[in-house]
Amino acid sequence: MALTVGLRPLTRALLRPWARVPGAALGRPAAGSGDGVRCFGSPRVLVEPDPAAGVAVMKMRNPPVNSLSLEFLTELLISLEKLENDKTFRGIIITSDCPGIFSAGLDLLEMYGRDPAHCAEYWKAVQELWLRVYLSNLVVIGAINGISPAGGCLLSLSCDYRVLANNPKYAIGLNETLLGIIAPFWFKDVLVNTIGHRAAERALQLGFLFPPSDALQVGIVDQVVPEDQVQSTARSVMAQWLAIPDHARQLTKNLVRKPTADRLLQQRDADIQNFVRFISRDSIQKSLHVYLEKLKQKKG
Ligand SMILES: CC/C=C\C/C=C\CCCC/C=C/C(=O)SCCNC(=O)CCNC(=O)[C@H](O)C(C)(C)COP(=O)(O)OP(=O)(O)OC[C@H]1O[C@@H](n2cnc3c(N)ncnc32)[C@H](O)[C@@H]1OP(=O)(O)O
Repeated sequence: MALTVGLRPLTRALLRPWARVPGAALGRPAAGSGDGVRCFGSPRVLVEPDPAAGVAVMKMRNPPVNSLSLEFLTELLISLEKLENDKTFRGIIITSDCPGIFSAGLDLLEMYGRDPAHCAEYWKAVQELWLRVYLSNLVVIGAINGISPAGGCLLSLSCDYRVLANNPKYAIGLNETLLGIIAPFWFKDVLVNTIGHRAAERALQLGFLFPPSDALQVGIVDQVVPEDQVQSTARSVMAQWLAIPDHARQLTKNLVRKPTADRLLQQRDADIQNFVRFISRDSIQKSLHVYLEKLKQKKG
């Protein structure tokens, strides 16, 4: 898949992709891998490779809540691109290193009080991440070990299979309307593809965040398991998916997903312009302000 990362050279230059992870990760063999196989990654994305299995576990660690800032998106994109281009890997498991949070979704501070050029650059990176995960040739499994609203839910929905930890706090859904904003058409498309038109219609308008039992029932996740079994379940599901010949699975995935991705690919620039226009409105900036204040006040 030929996707351009399309971020400012400065943003990319600031990052140090593939630097050895400092501290705990440095020199520590990856779990399940043979001696000498090291974790690698970037400051916010820890990659634990298991070359023997052809699998890499990608742990998001952008504390406190794994909000998808521009820098974090860029690091995720670089990690994904690297794994995608490395023939060692046939599958990745996306999970979180932030306790209780899979991802709080898009970083509201990238959309609040920012100038149009910044918003455009940010939205391009959001599009890019979605396209890369959604159309990945790798098997992508979400080991969802925390709450995942809005953009966090989109990331989960873009995986091939979702395993959610059974904790009532770990709700998942596209809750944009609760913030006074709307889910873009491609977020909506992915939800409709996953849970069907009627369920998506209700969930989107009401900004539902489904707790695990409801999430399983509506089909927004594929499996709910005890929290301490999320990673092992993701690994065994991965083994099932990797039993299928890559070329057949990849062509089938493309057949199913391409029409949805094409809807965005055919109008990426217009989608960016729509986003910038929408997010720059006074009323929307006000809604974001109110929501951010609410988040602050929650702390007391
Ligand atoms: C024509 C139309 C065209 C196009 C469409 C247009 C535009 C709209 C598209 C926009 C799509 C948006 C997608 C999104 O993803 S929006 C983000 C949605 N996310 C949320 O609603 C989650 C908000 N966060 C929470 O609910 C809680 O933080 C959470 C995740 C439950 C964790 O709770 P807790 O552990 O108690 O932590 P805190 O709440 O104290 O948060 C810690 C710290 O993080 C800050 N923060 C939280 N979430 C975000 C975020 N998403 N972005 C930025 N910052 C976030 C929070 O404010 C705290 O900050 P502080 O400085 O106070 O420490």
